[in-house]
Amino acid sequence: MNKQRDSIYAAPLSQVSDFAFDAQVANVFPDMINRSVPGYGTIVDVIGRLADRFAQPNTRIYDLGCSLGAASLSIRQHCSVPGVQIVAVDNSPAMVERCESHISAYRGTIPVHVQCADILTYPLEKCSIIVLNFTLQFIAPEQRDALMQRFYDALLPNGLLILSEKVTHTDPLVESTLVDLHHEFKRSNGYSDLEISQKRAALENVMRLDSAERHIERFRAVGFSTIQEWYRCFNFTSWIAVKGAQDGE
Ligand SMILES: C[S@@+](CC[C@H](N)C(=O)[O-])C[C@H]1O[C@@H](n2cnc3c(N)ncnc32)[C@H](O)[C@@H]1O
Ligand SMILES: O=C(O)C(=O)C[C@]1(C(=O)O)C=C[C@@H](O)C=C1
Repeated sequence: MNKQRDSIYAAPLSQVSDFAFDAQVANVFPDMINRSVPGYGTIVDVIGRLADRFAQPNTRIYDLGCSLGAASLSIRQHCSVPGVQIVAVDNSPAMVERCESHISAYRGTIPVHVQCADILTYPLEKCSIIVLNFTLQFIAPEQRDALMQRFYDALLPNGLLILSEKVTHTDPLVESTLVDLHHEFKRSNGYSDLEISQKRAALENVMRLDSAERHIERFRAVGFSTIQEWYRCFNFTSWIAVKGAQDGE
């Protein structure tokens, strides 16, 4: 595990360029995400526990936008369902390279195949679980409905989608309160006001957030019947959505 501290936005930048999952970010990513996302460790841990409950024997599990493979490693740690294999996909070569060495550094019986590919075009085979842990927010909003439909179609009956996202709120008081609490969380983890504001500017064009209502509407529109938010802290949330037992393969 890489323990480098994130100081990417610590010094004043004359121009803040768009955030990218490049080598500089990949090198500090565990530190960055742990200090930026409240409850990230819990979310990753529970993804593994959910996989143990919902994985179907001899099926695939997809970890889409896998970064360094944290969710895949948690699934490998917790899931004892026989014959499952994990396919971990990310389109950042820097992430994929480090993910491969990261995965091979930990022992486990579940095979993990790491692929460098764009999830918008990556062909999905039938699977029992799809994980998107803070990935959909980096996909262009106009592509999200069709992509979600592809996820639903790829899932087997009783299949599980786990979606974690940062969300926005239409009520201005709720929005400003939760954003402020998140910034306070980042400050308490050692980020300065400058780091917080420069990163925010870098993410502005790259990470476009939906409201929770928009996500739920999308889950329903593609066919999910069981939809449950299982985690929430400030503007960070995670849902499970399950495909019905009767929904054909
Ligand atoms: C916030 S990180 C995800 C964190 C990771 N899932 C975890 O649990 O630690 C978002 C990831 O999505 C990847 N990503 C963004 N757009 C993508 C796309 N179109 N295809 C594949 N990966 C993508 C990025 O390269 C990045 O590694
Ligand atoms: O740092 C922030 O403010 C974030 O919104 C956190 C967030 C995320 O939600 O994915 C943004 C980019 C990095 O990948 C790590 C975390």
